[in-house]
Amino acid sequence: MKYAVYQMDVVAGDPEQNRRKVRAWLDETVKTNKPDIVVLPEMWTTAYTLSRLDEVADRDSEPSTSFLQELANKYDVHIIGGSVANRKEERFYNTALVVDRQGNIVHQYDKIHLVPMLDEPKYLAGGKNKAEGFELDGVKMGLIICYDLRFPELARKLALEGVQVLHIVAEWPSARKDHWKALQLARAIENQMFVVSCNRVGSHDGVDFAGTSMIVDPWGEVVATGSEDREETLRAELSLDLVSKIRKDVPVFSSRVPELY
Ligand SMILES: O=C(O)CCC(=O)C(=O)O
Repeated sequence: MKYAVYQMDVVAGDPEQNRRKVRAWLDETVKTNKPDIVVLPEMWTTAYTLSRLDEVADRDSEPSTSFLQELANKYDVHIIGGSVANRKEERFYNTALVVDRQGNIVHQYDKIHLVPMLDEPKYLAGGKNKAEGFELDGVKMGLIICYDLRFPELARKLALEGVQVLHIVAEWPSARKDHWKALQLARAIENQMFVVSCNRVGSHDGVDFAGTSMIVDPWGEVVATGSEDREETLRAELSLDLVSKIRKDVPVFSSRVPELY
């Protein structure tokens, strides 16, 4: 499974311009070594313009869903569509979207853990649905958003469901970049699964973002990583066989004794 991850610099509060950027990026990215699956960052339509959500957020995941469906179809790729600010009834959510290459919506997820350090709880409602995995090309996958990375129970729940590839879409600040790197490695090693992350670069409202998107294998080896401060594309081909091999060699899952903790 070939990946391309867009470590993007998001334009604050301008969904139209960000859609143009994503379209141009994908157009270029499929020209050489066409990926099976592409990944966008958290809040890629608006960035953290939370005080302007009335003006810039989607409503019921539109127009982002239609836009991603059109691109998936046109370029014949699965899209882990990052997340977008999204109004549902009268509340705003941080909603992640996954669209397959036929344009079917295969997964939607509202960020469960809202990040106090970026004022999310003041403006957004946390997701209330149980986190679940989804499948693309027969591979069980999971998707979490940024601050969710700090809650190992969530990734473990997905791993116990059979998830082999965990995606993390993020706007993770540089101030805590060491946590970003270490926690991704930890989630990959402890759950013996691939981690594919997509973080933004650039700055907004005095906050610098850490980039350093990563593709980590289930042994904890970093297969690809982005810079801290430049837009770029990370590419890697995942050998899914590695998951079962490592789970057999170091049988963590059968050694668990959950009734004692
Ligand atoms: O947990 C952190 O340090 C960063 C989290 C974050 O920026 C987010 O969830 O958007």
